[in-house]
Amino acid sequence: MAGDGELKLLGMWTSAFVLRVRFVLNLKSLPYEFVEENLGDKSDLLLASNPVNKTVPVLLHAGRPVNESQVILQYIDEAWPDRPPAVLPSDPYERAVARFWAAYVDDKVRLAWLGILFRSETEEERAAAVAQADAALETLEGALRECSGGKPFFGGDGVGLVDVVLGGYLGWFTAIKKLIGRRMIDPARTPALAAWEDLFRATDAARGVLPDDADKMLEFRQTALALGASKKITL
Ligand SMILES: N[C@@H](CCC(=O)N[C@@H](CS)C(=O)NCC(=O)O)C(=O)O
Repeated sequence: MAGDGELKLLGMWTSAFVLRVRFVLNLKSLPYEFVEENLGDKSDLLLASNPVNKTVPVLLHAGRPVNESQVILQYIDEAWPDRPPAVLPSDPYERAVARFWAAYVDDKVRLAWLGILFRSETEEERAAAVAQADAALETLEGALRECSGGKPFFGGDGVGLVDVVLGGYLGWFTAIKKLIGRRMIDPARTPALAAWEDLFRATDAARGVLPDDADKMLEFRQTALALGASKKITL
């Protein structure tokens, strides 16, 4: 059944976790229906499909749910082996390295992003979260140089796992620049990553789905803060 059947993605336009799945579906030219969820009033389909975490994204493949964004990315690669490009490298060691850095992004960059936008109550707390982001991005600058072998993407010549995982945050980086007046990926601090960002934004995978309206993102942030305060979502 791998590779057959219709695809439906339960998601949300701002979500870094959802966007990475959209990038990969776009990369592989896999048609899918996108269903925008309202996290303040989750659909019965979302609650039934992801009863454990109740989060987006959920990918429904011929009606069967796959949960957790990084699991979904790897599922898509495995279910459509004949649909290039592969998101994970074919070499097991390189695959392990890519998974390590993808997990690093979801640990360190995610925590800093949450800190800057959703969890800091004072200027000092926000400054600490910005410093956390700087440290993580400087580490990723080194990872990019190492993984890419001098090529433009973490995946080498083309977009791979770490590219789509980090790329999902770029919309929020635009919003953060508007909020605090400072670039997250700054050519002065991380030149390789800054060149990567420009190239990634211009890929067919990202164009059209990566949000770029900072004001709309910041409006959404207010809604999310209210949902977090009323414990409807976890922030
Ligand atoms: N580890 C999950 C994280 C997904 C996640 O946190 N999704 C958020 C939207 S960005 C969500 O659905 N939140 C709803 C909630 O917390 O109830 C993944 O990678 O899929």
